[in-house]
Amino acid sequence: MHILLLGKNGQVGWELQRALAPLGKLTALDRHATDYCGDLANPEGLTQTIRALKPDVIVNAAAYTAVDKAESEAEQARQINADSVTMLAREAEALGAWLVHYSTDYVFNGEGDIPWQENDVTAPLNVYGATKLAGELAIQHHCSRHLIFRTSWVYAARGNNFAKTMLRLASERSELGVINDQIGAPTGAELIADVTAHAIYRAMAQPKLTGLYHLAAGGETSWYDYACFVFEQARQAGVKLALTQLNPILTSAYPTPASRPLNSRLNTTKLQTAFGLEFPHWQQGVKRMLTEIMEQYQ
Ligand SMILES: NC(=O)C1=CN([C@@H]2O[C@H](COP(=O)(O)OP(=O)(O)OC[C@H]3O[C@@H](n4cnc5c(N)ncnc54)[C@H](OP(=O)(O)O)[C@@H]3O)[C@@H](O)[C@H]2O)C=CC1
Ligand SMILES: Cc1cn([C@H]2C[C@H](O)[C@@H](COP(=O)(O)OP(=O)(O)O[C@H]3O[C@@H](C)C(=O)[C@@H](O)[C@H]3O)O2)c(=O)[nH]c1=O
Ligand SMILES: [Mg+2]
Repeated sequence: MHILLLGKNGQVGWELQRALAPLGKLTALDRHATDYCGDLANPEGLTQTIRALKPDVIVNAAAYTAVDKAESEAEQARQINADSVTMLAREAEALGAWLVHYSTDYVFNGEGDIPWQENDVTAPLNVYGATKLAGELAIQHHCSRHLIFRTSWVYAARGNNFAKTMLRLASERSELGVINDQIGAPTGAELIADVTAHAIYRAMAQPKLTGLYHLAAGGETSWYDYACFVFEQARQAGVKLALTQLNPILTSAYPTPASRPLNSRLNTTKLQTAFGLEFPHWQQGVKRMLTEIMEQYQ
């Protein structure tokens, strides 16, 4: 099996390089790749890459993920998260290949407190969410063999994420306010990559597994409680923080260019049942990641 991985240096892409390697031949590209074009802002170049390599599976971990910046760069976000994804879907279909892709809790409007199911009505509150939804719909429309994983609050030892932002801010400031009324599950790139590899293996043998799935760690938390957990772990590891006061705040007290959903809970029953998996509690993976990066903060 030949797998083409796009976005190899992102949080999820980096872990996929490890997790996909045992499945077969892996060609992993980022936007700066030179042998083949791996730039989602260059659809012609990328089309040539796919036609030359003829992969059995395309895994797209590349995306425009700067949520606030997307509000003022809607064109760029749409090109990478929707237009180029449409092209990938068409090219995959023409080859009879699988397309594996990632989407987000931000496709939902965040109303209520019930975990979202795959077929619940989508209504994104921001440009990033709208472009990610457009990408999902294009894949479902154009490519018969696909796995789309909607995930949430991704973190990894490598890359940028909320936990690392918190550690940096807590080393600089004595007081911080963190939102306590947005609820979701921090999900590790390691878990996402391992589940992806397992799902590809299973789906290749059982094409009816094609579809959209929610992939998130177990349990739920607010950004505030997540930050508390990160600081507790850091202090236990002997990290000295400048932070002395952490304040829980409402979303309304933290204005940002992009609106964000209050309810980001994802119901993952479909994925766990279809593929025979059980997802660990979010704290388990966050602890592992913190253990890995903590020496940088000591
Ligand atoms: N991060 C999160 O909290 C969540 C992410 N997701 C989804 O999961 C997937 C993986 O996200 P994650 O790994 O966290 O994101 P990252 O931002 O860590 O990685 C995205 C990667 O895409 C690359 N990229 C951006 N533009 C292009 C381009 N034009 N051509 C090629 N590559 C490009 C980036 O490269 P560069 O560094 O050079 O910009 C980066 O390596 C995405 O689909 C995202 O929407 C879903 C829910 C939550
Ligand atoms: C830095 C900071 C953030 N916050 C809030 C803002 C926001 O609501 C929340 C998380 O901040 P972030 O900048 O990590 O948020 P954001 O980049 O929007 O995170 C999202 O990224 C995209 C790609 C996704 O798909 C989502 O699942 C989600 O992970 O914390 C505070 O309350 N206080 C702070 O000091
Ligand atoms: Mg972010």
